[in-house]
Parts: sequence; structure tokens; C-alpha cells
Amino acid sequence: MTTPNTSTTTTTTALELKDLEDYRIKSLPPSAYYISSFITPQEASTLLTNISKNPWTTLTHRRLQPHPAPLTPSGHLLTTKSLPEFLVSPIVDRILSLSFSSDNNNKSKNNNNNNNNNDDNENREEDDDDNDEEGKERKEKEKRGIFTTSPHTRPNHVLINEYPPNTGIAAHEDGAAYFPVVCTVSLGSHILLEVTPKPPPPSSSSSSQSQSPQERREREEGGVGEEGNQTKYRIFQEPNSLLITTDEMYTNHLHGILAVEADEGLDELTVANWGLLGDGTRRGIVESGGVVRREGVRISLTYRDVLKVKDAGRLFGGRGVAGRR
Ligand SMILES: O=C(O)CCC(=O)C(=O)O
Ligand SMILES: [Fe+2]
Repeated sequence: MTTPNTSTTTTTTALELKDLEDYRIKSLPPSAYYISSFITPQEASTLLTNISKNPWTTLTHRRLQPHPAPLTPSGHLLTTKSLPEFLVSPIVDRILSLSFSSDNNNKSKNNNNNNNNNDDNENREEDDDDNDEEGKERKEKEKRGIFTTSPHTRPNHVLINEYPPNTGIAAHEDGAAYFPVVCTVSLGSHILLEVTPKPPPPSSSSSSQSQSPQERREREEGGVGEEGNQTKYRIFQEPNSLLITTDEMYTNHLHGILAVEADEGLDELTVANWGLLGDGTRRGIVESGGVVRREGVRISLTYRDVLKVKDAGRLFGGRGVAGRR
């Protein structure tokens, strides 16, 4: 069993970002976007150094860091602190620079996820718009980013999770404390995210929404899928990549990571984002017969906008800045 060198997929220069629509994982329900080599190896190494300087919360099988603070049991972000600078630059800046052009907004509306962009009339009308200043201004305003409609228009919380080989996270949903967008940057080893449509709500009242974040974390530690839940989609996350999940993918699906030492059965049919992976990664997977060992620790940084922010400084009479960045 050979191991593909997934790190060969990264480049040393910053990636020139395309329109968000170009990163859509088309085989998935709306909406997931995947960007291979979102950060450079140098940026990844600086991030790892900074992460190692911060204290970890240790669970039974893995460790995590909530920045700038853990959520309260009721899902509030209650702190005077903002996100530390090393988590903002370059990642938040780059996430905010991603956008759908107005052309593509229309294309995706009309295409319904297909690639047949042959609506010549519409494109001609858009070209006419380009000719006047008003049209240009309107187009600029129409440019939509992934956090444009979120309450703080940017992520204000990052959860860092560390997964040694053979650890994972049980199938779960991220719930109502966040605006329904998650941006995940992966560092270290590759990982497979297993995505399953949500089962119908249980008749009892013990849904994950009624659990505190701490209870949810305890439940998630084992890294085993919920019984009876079959993975429907698998997303391969390369080191230094960005995965964005939103819309139905956020609200109607569970996600988890299997606690295994190697991922098996990987090919263009089983990996939803196959076409968006780096060439070296795809080649490596094929050469190793679809079996990829998790070589080392994988660290994920999940960027989200927590809906309810309370400025602890103000709450206790000070001048805090929580939630502004
Ligand atoms: O590590 C990941 O990619 C997923 C983490 C996750 O699902 C979570 O923290 O809610
Ligand atoms: Fe999650």
C-alpha cells in the first residue's frame, strides 16, 4: 500500500482565487465549495506554530481550541476578546475576498447546477450593462460573498480540532448557534468528511439542538457514525484546503469523520470533490489503489459566525470589543 504525497498538491505562491461558483462541488446537494491549496505551505507552517502556543482543551480522544472563547451552554459568545490576529490574516481576509460575480449568480440561478451555459441572450444583456457606470456599480453591489448576509458579515469564532490517526468525530450537525456557513481549513494529514442526510427527528425530546455545546462535544468524541446512518457522500480534504458548507448541506445533513488509520475505496465515483482535488492527490490515490493512510495529525480550523454575541466587557461595565471581528 503506497501513500500518495498529498503535500505535492500545494504551491509555494498564494493561490489566485476564482469565482466561488467555480469551486462548487456539483455532485452534492446545495451547497458545498472546495478549494485545494487555499493556503501556502509557509502559511500552514506559521499557523501550526501559532496554534501550538495556545492552550488545548483535552477530550478523551482528541484536543480542541475554541477562539476567542468557548460558547456558553446557551450558544452565546460571551467575551471581551476578538479572534487572534494569526487566525484573521490571511484566512478571514481571503474567505471574505471570495465572491460570486453577478454573472455567476445569474448563471447558477439559470443553470440549476449544470454546466450548460448557453444562454446567449442573457449574457448579451449583461454585456450591455457593462457599458454604463450605473450598470457597473450595480454589478459591484450584487457581488455576494459567503458571509454577506450573516449578522456580523464575517466569522467571529474559530474552533480548532486536532485528530491523530484513528480518531474522528461522530456524525452531528452544527446547530442553531451559528449562521449556517462553515469554512474549514485543513492542516497536516488529509481527512474524509462523511456526509449523511439527516434522519427524521426522534419522537423523544433529546435532539442535539437541546444539548449544550459541552454535552455535544462529549457525544462527538468517539468518532463513530450514528447507528443506522449510512454515509451518502464523502469529501476528501487535502492539507491546506478550504471546504465551505452552507444551505441544505448545513441544515439537512449530518457530518462526521471515521476513526480509522487509512481511508479506503477512494475513487472518482466515491469522492464527491474528485474533480476539484489537486492533480498530485488524484494521481496518488489512483496509484495506491484507493487506499490512503492518515500519515500524521490532522488539524482543522472551522470558521463560523456565532449569532448571539454578548460583549462581556460591556456586560460588566467595561469597554469590550467582542464580535467586531
Ligand atoms: O474537523 C472537521 O473538519 C469537522 C469539525 C466539526 O465538525 C465541528 O467542529 O463541528
Ligand atoms: Fe461540525
